[in-house]
Amino acid sequence: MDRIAITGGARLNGAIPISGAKNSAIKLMAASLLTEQPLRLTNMPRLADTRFLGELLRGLGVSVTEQDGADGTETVLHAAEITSTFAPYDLVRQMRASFNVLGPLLARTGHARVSLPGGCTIGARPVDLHLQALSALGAVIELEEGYVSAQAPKGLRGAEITFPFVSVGATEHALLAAVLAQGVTVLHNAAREPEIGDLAHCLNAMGARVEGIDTPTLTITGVGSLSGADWSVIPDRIEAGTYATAAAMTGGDVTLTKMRPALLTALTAKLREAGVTVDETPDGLRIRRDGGRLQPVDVTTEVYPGFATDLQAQFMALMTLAEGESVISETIFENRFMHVPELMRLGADITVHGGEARVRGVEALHGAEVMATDLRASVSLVIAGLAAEGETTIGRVYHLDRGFERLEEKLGACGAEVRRLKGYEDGH
Ligand SMILES: CC(=O)N[C@H]1[C@@H](OP(=O)(O)OP(=O)(O)OC[C@H]2O[C@@H](n3ccc(=O)[nH]c3=O)[C@H](O)[C@@H]2O)O[C@H](CO)[C@@H](O)[C@@H]1O
Ligand SMILES: C=C(OP(=O)(O)O)C(=O)O
Repeated sequence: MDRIAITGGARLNGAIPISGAKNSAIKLMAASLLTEQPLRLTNMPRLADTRFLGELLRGLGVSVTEQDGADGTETVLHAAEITSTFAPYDLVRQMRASFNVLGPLLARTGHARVSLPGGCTIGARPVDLHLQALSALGAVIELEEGYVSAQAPKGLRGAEITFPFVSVGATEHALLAAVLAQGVTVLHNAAREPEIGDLAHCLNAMGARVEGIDTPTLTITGVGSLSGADWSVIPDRIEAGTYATAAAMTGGDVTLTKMRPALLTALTAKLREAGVTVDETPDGLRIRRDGGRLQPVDVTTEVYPGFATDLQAQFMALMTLAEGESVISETIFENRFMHVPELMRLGADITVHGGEARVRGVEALHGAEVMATDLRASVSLVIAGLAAEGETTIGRVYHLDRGFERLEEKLGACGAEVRRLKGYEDGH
């Protein structure tokens, strides 16, 4: 198992190009199941998650080819024929979003058997809303031995669905199924994360009829079939937010390119409050902080456009060096503070009560051996390690590889000392 070693103390200076969004790319890949024509995705990130999903899709009969194109890396997915409707545990457990092949398989073939999902262990993460939505669309669903078996021999039918609370995955899943259902589906209290808009626009480019994109009510008029399309994946706002936080943490001057600042306003408002200078550039953001302590800032995670839970761990790392106490409240997932004990190993002063973490800023962090526990938690340790005095080593970096493309290279280009140590046995 690889580790990451960081020698802290260097200020980040330079430019970091932002990759395509993981959380959009993997849903777009699942959309390829809806058409017998090729779907060409550009600005694709090369990540463990996109590799896993590519493998799963190949097992269902999809031809998946990756190459370097004019607009970054591209992937062509061609589901000319679905040869299997079975998604096994070994592949689905690695990544939660792979569960979202169920809806498209069902919509295209009328049946599917898909393992219950895995993903980051940041909470119980049931899929009840996904299954309720598919049932409302007319699927007959059975749960057996960790698998969901779904049947819709006469096809799916449009329905009015009101989500009791906002779920990104359930909204996307219902959307992926409803585009080929007969009649009109209305999704009330839908999630509005930009990656859902990206998926909906791509589906429309494939011939779907989705209205209300980026609002809490999506209206989907089912069509008989979808065609292929060319689609460029939206920039990764979480990757951008992560590097913005890293620049702020090290007191550097970093320009993020190939991104959309409008997707990150909840974070940039908090960075400004903390005393960081944030300026918009033609295709991104310049993040600067020179000297002086950071100011403490409270943050509560919310659904989009609120402060993203996927940036909570990174912002907490930043606040460990603030001049005073900040309160970080996590409202989306019930177990998303696993980075706290690891940050404390680096010298942070944090106490957690329920969904609330009180971070009392310290003057300096000190390098230590720490363990990545989930994707965003692991990158919060990288951020802390960059600012810590001395050497930090992070184990279980496979979490990091799920969602950050060429992390060492991107940080290294800005002067960070980040190395990958290959094949280390961490004994866990
Ligand atoms: C691959 C992907 O895009 N992952 C993102 C997605 O996860 P994901 O789609 O899993 O997140 P959801 O928005 O569905 O989850 C929100 C909350 O709803 C609960 N819930 C969800 C579905 C359900 O059927 N029942 C239920 O109780 C979850 O346990 C969680 O507490 O959105 C999260 C919230 O922005 C992000 O942190 C993840 O990075
Ligand atoms: C939690 C995440 O991913 P997943 O939903 O796949 O576990 C994430 O991207 O931060």
